[in-house]
Amino acid sequence: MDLLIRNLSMEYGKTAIFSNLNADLQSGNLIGLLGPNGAGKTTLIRILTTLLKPTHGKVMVDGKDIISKPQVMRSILGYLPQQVPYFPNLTAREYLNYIADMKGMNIKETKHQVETLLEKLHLANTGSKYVKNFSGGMRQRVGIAAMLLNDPKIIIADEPSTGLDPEERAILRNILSELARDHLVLLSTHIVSDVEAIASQVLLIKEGNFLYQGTPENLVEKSTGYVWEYSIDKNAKSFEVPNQFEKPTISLTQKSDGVQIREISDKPQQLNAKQVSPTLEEAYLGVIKGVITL
Ligand SMILES: Nc1ncnc2c1ncn2[C@@H]1O[C@H](COP(=O)(O)OP(=O)(O)OP(=O)(O)O)[C@@H](O)[C@H]1O
Repeated sequence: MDLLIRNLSMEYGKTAIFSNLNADLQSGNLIGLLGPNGAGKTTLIRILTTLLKPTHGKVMVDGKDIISKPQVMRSILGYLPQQVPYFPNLTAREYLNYIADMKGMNIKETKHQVETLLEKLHLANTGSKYVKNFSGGMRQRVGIAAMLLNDPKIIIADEPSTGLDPEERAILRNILSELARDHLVLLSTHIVSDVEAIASQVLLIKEGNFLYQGTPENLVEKSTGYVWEYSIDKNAKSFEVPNQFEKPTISLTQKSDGVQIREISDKPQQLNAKQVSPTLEEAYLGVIKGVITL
């Protein structure tokens, strides 16, 4: 299954959010859609999930245009929002039955899938409890179960790990990673470590432009030569740590003998700076801040 974005443009009134976006996404991949606040991720996701019509362009799923035929996407889409909507007076099982009904599933298939998914997501013992009393992570697992009803082929998750504790985030990452073996999974986020852990592809978006499309490894490779590390001894005469706000491309680590600094730059800023391998987060930040040109 492939999803092709072709010359996609979106304007709100006279404001262009993006113009002429192009991308090729394939099944068997987890694609991390990374970008800062306001980059256009939600707008793109709303178009891909057929909630919003673009001003121009096409989105093709296996050759069929989902803009003119949204049903093509809706019948194979599993969507996981940042916060799973639920009804306070429904239990997890009732909520899933309701979603299955909305997806047009028959009673027999609904019963089978709801029970299987409750089991798979470790909710079997809590299926009869009200979702309103669940923790954020449990609620998100109900959302994953709802997303998986009717066996979707394309999964789109919009910043799903916001507010989850590390354990629940890891569970969510593992589920999405497993699904990516035979689904097309698009994960929109600004948490680079989530992408680093599970994505096979990265789509980097800034101000409505895709700045990079490819593997995370290739992005890191292309950023080699741009990251420098040096230390400032706390006893040094001119003990001056760079200002984080003037230089957002630095990271500081406090050590017992001073401060260790990693800086993204096309040249060393200190005589004693040595070149180090970039992390994905540094590669992302360098590209977003325009220090690294790909
Ligand atoms: N309905 C709207 N009308 C006008 N402008 C909008 C509308 N929705 C979004 N925008 C603008 O479009 C741009 C992209 O917003 P969008 O929500 O898609 O970004 P985002 O990458 O999802 O950001 P965030 O991570 O903060 O959610 C922003 O400048 C935003 O202000």
